Amino acid sequence: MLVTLEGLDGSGKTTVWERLQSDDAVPSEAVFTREPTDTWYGDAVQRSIDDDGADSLAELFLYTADHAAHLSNTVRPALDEDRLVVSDRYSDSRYAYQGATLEASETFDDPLSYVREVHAPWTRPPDRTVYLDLDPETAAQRSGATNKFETADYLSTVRDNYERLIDADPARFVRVDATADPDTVYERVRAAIFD
Ligand SMILES: Nc1ncnc2c1ncn2[C@@H]1O[C@H](COP(=O)(O)OP(=O)(O)O)[C@@H](O)[C@H]1O
Ligand SMILES: Cc1cn([C@H]2C[C@H](O)[C@@H](COP(=O)(O)OP(=O)(O)O)O2)c(=O)[nH]c1=O
Repeated sequence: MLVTLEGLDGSGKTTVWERLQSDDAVPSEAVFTREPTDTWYGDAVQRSIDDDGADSLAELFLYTADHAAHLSNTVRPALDEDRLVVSDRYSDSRYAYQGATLEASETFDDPLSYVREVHAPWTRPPDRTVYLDLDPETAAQRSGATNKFETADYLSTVRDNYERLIDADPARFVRVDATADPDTVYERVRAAIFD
């Protein structure tokens, strides 16, 4: 089963993802992973993140290349062994974030749909996605604006894109209020995965 954690920067995904790894209820053979990955593909993505002048279309394909390698090297082999896979960010981040960056380039009438079309023939959709819902202002404040994506204005567009993705596939998403205290958020994410 493939479970993904999604949400704006600062919504608490990594905090939950790390805590799950020491939870006795989680099968010992579960695979915990993330995007961008910690491979050379992910390194290429990080170089793009660090470049404020990066071409947004090129950046899309760097993130997408990282996803393709993530699928073949990590996700598909684990699922083939019937292991639980929990990914801190996955394809919905691409649709939401690169859908937002490509808005500005005016190359596509509907960038989010284009990014989904790029993935559709070959990606492996999640079985369950937990969306940590947080307002852009708090997200930007918590994440400390450590990269070019972490501004309230940009994250507001990203949030709108996430809402579009949830509207399009409500059965896959579980929304968790990320403004709650860390223990409450964790319990709700845990319930979304195990119930
Ligand atoms: N429920 C919460 N309430 C308040 N602050 C939180 C909560 N969850 C995480 N944080 C804090 O917010 C910041 C971002 O958390 P993190 O897990 O890195 O988020 P993400 O991985 O979604 O960017 C960290 O300083 C973390 O301690
Ligand atoms: C996976 C992914 C991440 N991102 C962005 C979100 C983050 O701002 C940045 C790095 O991801 P990450 O390290 O998860 O940042 P955070 O922990 O703050 O959420 O890359 C995309 O734009 N597209 C993607 O497909």
